[in-house]
Amino acid sequence: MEYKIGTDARCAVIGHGSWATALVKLLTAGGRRVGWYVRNGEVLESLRAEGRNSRYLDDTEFDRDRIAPSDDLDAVVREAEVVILAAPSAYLKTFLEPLRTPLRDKFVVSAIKGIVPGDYQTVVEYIHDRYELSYKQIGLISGPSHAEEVSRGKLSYLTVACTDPENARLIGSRFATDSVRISCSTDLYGIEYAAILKNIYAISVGMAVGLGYGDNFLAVLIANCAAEMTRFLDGSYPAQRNTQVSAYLGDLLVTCYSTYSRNRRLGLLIGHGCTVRSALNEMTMVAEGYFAADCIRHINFRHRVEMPIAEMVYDVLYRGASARLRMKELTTKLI
Ligand SMILES: NC(=O)C1=CN([C@@H]2O[C@H](COP(=O)(O)OP(=O)(O)OC[C@H]3O[C@@H](n4cnc5c(N)ncnc54)[C@H](OP(=O)(O)O)[C@@H]3O)[C@@H](O)[C@H]2O)C=CC1
Ligand SMILES: O=C(CO)COP(=O)(O)O
Repeated sequence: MEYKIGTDARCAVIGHGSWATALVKLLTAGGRRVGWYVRNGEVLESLRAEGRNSRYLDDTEFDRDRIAPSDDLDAVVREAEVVILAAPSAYLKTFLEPLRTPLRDKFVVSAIKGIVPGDYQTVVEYIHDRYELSYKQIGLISGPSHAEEVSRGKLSYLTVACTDPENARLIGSRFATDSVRISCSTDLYGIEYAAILKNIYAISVGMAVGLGYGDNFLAVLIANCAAEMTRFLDGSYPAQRNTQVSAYLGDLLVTCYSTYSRNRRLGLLIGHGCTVRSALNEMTMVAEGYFAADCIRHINFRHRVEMPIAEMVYDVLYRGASARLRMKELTTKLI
């Protein structure tokens, strides 16, 4: 089925964490009213009363006339044509569980950089199967984009991917602001997996920093992460794609180097000697790479791509392997 998004399509965002908050901020900049599913009562109250999210990016102010926060998921979805998913992948099913309104006639955009645990499917694959949507009705927004910077107007470049370039352009125009530039792509598969993999690699980089490796080694590690990412994409779904551009390499670099990165921070805590459990408990925000490390290993059983860095991260996170020993072993495999 062809799907053309209407020029006046109303957008709604599902989720109330940092990324959902930053995305709503962008969407309201164009002057349109944005639907917003907020399942947390405290956050809902603060948005309604003060026009800010009390738990995430609380310095971001909203014009209350431009947001329609609600804890009624059906009402939010019913009134929207474009539904933007921005909850962590591990809790996506929890967020969508109350939904009774069919998504059949909607366009769904995933802003999520993770895999649905248990199902071992990307969000695009999960939405396609579970809600019976054509891939032509599903898009992605990705790219190097820490919510903290996007919400504060720091120059950022995002990529919107849809099978139909016209839909990508229309969605992109809703997110574009003076500080956010948009590129369009049709590589749903490659961009979604690149965003998932970079989280695992940022954990490896955080571990290396925590273990005391220096900048010279980090550059080698990240160069090998980039090569491993490309090898996985080409080995699992060959296509004409340039993985040197920002939706692939750029997102990897920002997550590996930025102090805002939650995935890098998780790795850093482990590198400093925390157990995986205590590192996860220390995190106030979600590190998608933790779930992705397990999911990618499972998915890669089918593809058999050589992924020594993702395997090292898996062994440390899930098999109780020593980060120090596994990183040392990895150093013999990098070029
Ligand atoms: N943050 C960023 O810079 C970017 C994030 N993304 C992606 O966006 C997605 C959302 O991430 P982000 O907004 O950063 O997440 P946050 O860590 O900011 O927010 C976490 C969200 O998950 C909910 N949550 C946490 N634990 C549970 C649980 N046990 N059960 C149910 N819900 C829970 C929280 O609800 P509550 O507050 O009620 O606990 C909150 O809504 C991820 O896929 C991420 O990779 C993409 C680009 C940039
Ligand atoms: O996707 C992101 C930046 O593009 C956010 O990365 P972290 O989840 O590691 O903070």
